[in-house]
Amino acid sequence: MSVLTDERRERTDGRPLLEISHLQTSFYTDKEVIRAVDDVSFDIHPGETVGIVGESGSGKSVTARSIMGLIESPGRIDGGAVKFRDLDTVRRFAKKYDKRTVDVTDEALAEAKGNDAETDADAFRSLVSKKDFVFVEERNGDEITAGYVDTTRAPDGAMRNVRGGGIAMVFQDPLTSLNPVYTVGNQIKESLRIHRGLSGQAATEKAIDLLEAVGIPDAARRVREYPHQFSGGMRQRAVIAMALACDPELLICDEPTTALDVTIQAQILELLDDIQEERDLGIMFITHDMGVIAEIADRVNVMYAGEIVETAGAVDLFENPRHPYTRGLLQSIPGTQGPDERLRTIEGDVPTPNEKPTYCRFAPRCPEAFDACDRVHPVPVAVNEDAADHAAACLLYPEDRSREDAVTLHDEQGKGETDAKTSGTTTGGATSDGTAADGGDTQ
Ligand SMILES: Nc1ncnc2c1ncn2[C@@H]1O[C@H](COP(=O)(O)OP(=O)(O)OP(=O)(O)O)[C@@H](O)[C@H]1O
Ligand code: NI
Repeated sequence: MSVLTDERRERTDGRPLLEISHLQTSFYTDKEVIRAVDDVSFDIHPGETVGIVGESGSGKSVTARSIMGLIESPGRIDGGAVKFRDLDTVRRFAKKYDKRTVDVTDEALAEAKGNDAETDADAFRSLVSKKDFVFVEERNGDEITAGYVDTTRAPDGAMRNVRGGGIAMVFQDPLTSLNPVYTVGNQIKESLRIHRGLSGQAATEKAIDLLEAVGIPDAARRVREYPHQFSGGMRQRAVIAMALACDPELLICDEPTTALDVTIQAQILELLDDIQEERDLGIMFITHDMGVIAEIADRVNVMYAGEIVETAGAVDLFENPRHPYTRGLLQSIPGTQGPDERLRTIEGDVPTPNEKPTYCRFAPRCPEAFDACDRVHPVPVAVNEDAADHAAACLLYPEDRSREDAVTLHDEQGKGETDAKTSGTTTGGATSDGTAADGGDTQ
């Protein structure tokens, strides 16, 4: 597990590497609208591993695909923003798409406020147009020194660039990333050619270095082998080497160890940890396995039916889980119960979220549900006054309030948030009409 040092935060001047706010992704099928990701917000800092955990169908992979610009019809991102702070990407795209680049520097915002904007959010909106996707936060003369791209608004060409450079992805099945007809070495070299302009002997040497870096023995020989000559664990290492070939800032791992046996799984987790340490990578790690999360994450977001129901530092989450759903997940880790106890799982399935929630989606399965859970939608709140970093979307919290007061707080905050979103104040300029899916709009 890596530690998030001040030094690491400095690279983005304390700002998150990835900042997801009010992300809303739905699938408009013939039958229904599936609100797969329903108002999700979280951050990832450089050098930080953020775990996303939840049962099958909770929206983990759709969150990842939304970040990567990989949502295809009948899916659509209906709202929110995904800010990716990769200076290389920002500089390159600012040049290429100067008409879709906007200055949101302190000076620009101050000037907008001097004109007629009342709040910072108003100032921001007055500067940004719908087409803008490169946001410049700081300039030093001609040089951009801070900024982000919004991947929910970036054009395809720009997203291909992000996917090959700033963000790399590792999936559960390494064969989805490897082409059976090319040697492993040639696939890594192709990536090196595209992303780092390396070819010939230099590329071969670099490919061998990368295979060595991911712990593949006898790399000089294996670089000439085909994927089918690799074992499952070695294949996943090769995929990680390929991901590193484009020198990413952020690695998204979607169940990368689920298909592997426990020993190999542990080795891959250790490898990811080492690589992260060396390269200061941000990692988003998706799994349904709380045991794996405990191994690797610095921070954990628990997802249920399209929403984040609890977020906390990893140690805090495991020592002090607050949401009844998180507690249920933790009780279903093998080995956490006495020898006589049978493995407990939460009864029932994740519901398909297909309407705007006016209640708690977990209530039907929740051992602690009470009457208000059926009529008030819980919003994320600090679990108590002293826990700024630990939030749960559950009417039992904040625990230092009476139950009645807590319910009122959720009820009012929920309404307040909807207003804020509809007027776009929280979305970094993207149109974020959280109600878009409700109007019978099934395009
Ligand atoms: N292309 C699609 N068309 C329609 N619905 C989809 C599509 N992709 C995902 N969904 C729906 O979105 C919801 C979230 O799916 P997602 O794949 O993100 O779940 P997950 O948390 O990654 O689950 P798993 O652990 O099984 O991978 C599910 O209800 C799923 O059926
Ligand atoms: Ni998934």
